[in-house]
Amino acid sequence: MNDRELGCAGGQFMDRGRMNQNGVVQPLLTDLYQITMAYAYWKSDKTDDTAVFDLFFRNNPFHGEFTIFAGLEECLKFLDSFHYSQSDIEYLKQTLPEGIEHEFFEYLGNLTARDVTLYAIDEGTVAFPRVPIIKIEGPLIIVQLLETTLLTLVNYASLMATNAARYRMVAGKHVKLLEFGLRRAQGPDGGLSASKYSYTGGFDGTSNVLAGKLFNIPVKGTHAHAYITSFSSIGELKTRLIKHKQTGIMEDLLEHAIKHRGLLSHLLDVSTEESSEGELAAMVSYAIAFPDGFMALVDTSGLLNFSAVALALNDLGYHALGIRIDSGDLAYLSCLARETFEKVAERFKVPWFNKLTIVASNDINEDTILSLNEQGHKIDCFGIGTHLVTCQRQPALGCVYKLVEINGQPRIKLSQDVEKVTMPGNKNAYRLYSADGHALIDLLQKVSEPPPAVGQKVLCRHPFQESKRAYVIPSHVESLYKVYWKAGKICQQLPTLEQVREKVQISLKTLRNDHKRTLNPTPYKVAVSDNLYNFIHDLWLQNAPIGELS
Ligand SMILES: Nc1ncnc2c1ncn2[C@@H]1O[C@H](COP(=O)(O)OP(=O)(O)OP(=O)(O)O)[C@@H](O)[C@H]1O
Ligand SMILES: O=P(O)(O)OC[C@H]1O[C@H](OP(=O)(O)OP(=O)(O)O)[C@H](O)[C@@H]1O
Ligand SMILES: O=C(O)c1cccnc1
Ligand SMILES: [Mg+2]
Repeated sequence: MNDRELGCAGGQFMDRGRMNQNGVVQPLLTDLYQITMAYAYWKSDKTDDTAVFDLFFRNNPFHGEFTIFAGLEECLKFLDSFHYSQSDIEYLKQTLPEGIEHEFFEYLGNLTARDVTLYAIDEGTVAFPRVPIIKIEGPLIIVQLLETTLLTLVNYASLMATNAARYRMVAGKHVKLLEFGLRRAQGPDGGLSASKYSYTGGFDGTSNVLAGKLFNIPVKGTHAHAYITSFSSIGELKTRLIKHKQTGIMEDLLEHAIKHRGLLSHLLDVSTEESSEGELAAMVSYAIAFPDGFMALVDTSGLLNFSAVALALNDLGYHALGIRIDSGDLAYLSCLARETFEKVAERFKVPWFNKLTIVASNDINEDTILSLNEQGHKIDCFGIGTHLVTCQRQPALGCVYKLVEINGQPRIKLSQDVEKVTMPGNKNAYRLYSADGHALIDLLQKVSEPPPAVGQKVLCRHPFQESKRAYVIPSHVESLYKVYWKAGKICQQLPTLEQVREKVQISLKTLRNDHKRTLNPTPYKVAVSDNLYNFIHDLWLQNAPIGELS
């Protein structure tokens, strides 16, 4: 059994260093039609044909005007390991229609991605509709066979990173964001990808322990309601003792908590009868388990018990961390909690109480955060699951993979819908910047054209609307493509996940705020050179059939 097969059998992700990949990512993770087309190409003697494909999306997700490109490293690992195993070939022999010639399976068995060249925008960069994020060239059959797998590796990764980046933008940079979505994700693989790419997009950590281990992402968490409801009275506490942090003397934490509870009940104007004994017992026991990391889930009535236990810990030399609120009005309750902590800080001379962390969770989405910001809140950290990982607002990014050139000849796909007409030919992409460092426009050109130059006027044309054009004098020109894979090798030093995460924020800073706002953002301009414009439209005319009226 080879490594890849082991990867699949032994759990979906293998943990064997940098080049390891999710074991399900393999050549058969594709649509059947790629392999049947490969056979038909092979039968029609197209094994020596070379092709160029563009991988791009037509619309930004979430009613936004930008997309974060993610998933590149996984695409490169896929190319690196691309090879049909003996068992893959056996399976295909049984599965493809009868009559497939034996030599085709031999041909498949020897295929690798050695003759493929992959160009891409850097992972973590902002990307825009119709500008290919990946351009791939090589033998037609093999580049065709890569389509579905590359799309599945890029689509969700980019959607997720974009979603996370949007949450980061609305939350602001000082609020912590934790991904809590594994239980709601699209299966185990979706859950791992969600944790990874939400970190890329700007989250601070995840509750997903395996993602922490595999991707070196900070893992964080509180506790569930079950922990509170598992206790119904203080009589159930089997231990109440905890070592004083400094003196090492064992003391009764419950006794300290009950004493403070009495005093707090006056200060906070909450009667001790209103707060549950089971909850107090649960908090005491959790504090004994984690005296230096005490973070408790509080419902509406839980602030009294939490404060009592936190003060009890303080008597014994420990500082609690904070609370999580998971129901009710999160704006109101967070303000009430902060007010309570401030009162306690003052009355008990514990200034650090002012700084206790307030985590909020419960069906949070971009709009909830915007609304909470508008109302005013005291939340330091959001725990976000369902809406984030399922990308509920838009569950798919529509990246496509289109043939643009074959044997040096351009190809155009026509459609009644102008948006769907492809940009033919082998192209380069440039980002032109203004003097203040903002990205102005992305420009596609034929590869044969010289790149735009700083300080020189470039005519930028709308790809389909003749009258829409503008001169741009760039202060900086960025060539967007790098060769990432050539001659069987990854040709760039790959950034760490941390570096990709930083790249996202750096790249977003180059975008003007009006492109990033949540409501009616201004579309970012994507243009073609005059030369490419004429080329597209000549080819369009050549390929469009002429109708007849009678
Ligand atoms: N101040 C607020 N402004 C806007 N939305 C809020 C505010 N507070 C809470 N929400 C959101 O309102 C929704 C409340 O949901 P729901 O009524 O199901 O929860 P709940 O009854 O408070 O709690 P539980 O999940 O325990 O039933 C959640 O999506 C939450 O994120
Ligand atoms: O709401 P999400 O954004 O998905 O965040 C994760 C949620 O998962 C947990 O509870 P769960 O939803 O399992 O149960 P509950 O709603 O009954 O608390 C947790 O308390 C959060 O509320
Ligand atoms: O750690 C938490 O608080 C957590 C983890 C997953 C889902 N909800 C909450
Ligand atoms: Mg819930």
